[in-house]
Amino acid sequence: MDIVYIRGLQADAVIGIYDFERAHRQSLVLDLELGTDIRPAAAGDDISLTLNYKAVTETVERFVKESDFALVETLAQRCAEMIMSEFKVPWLRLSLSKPGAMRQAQDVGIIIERGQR
Ligand SMILES: Nc1nc2c(c(=O)[nH]1)N=C([C@H](O)[C@@H](O)CO)CN2
Repeated sequence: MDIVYIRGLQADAVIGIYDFERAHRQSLVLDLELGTDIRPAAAGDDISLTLNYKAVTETVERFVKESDFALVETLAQRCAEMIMSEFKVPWLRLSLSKPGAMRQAQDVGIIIERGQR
């Protein structure tokens, strides 16, 4: 399986388990690895035959910005479901970071893998 990837996708959202977190938007960063077969696109040199990372990036950015959840787990799971269904992706790995969440740590977050390779 080949992979189309998107690294360091930044978007802000209302997210958090505490009341003070829900009063403002927080920065989130996503890394995505999306399973695909790049051979048809490479053979035809044709964008319509591959996973268009511009389309995925813009769709995910919009989805995250419009989201409002308590947990990063919920946002990660909903993002994964949306990407797999809208872009017909059979397998993905998604990392969701909340860099400002813990003063003691550079970064915290979650990594999930869904579907079949
Ligand atoms: N596994 C998780 N742990 C925590 C989360 C979360 O979403 N998943 N969230 C928080 C707070 O919202 C945090 O960002 C600030 O304390 C704590 N732990």
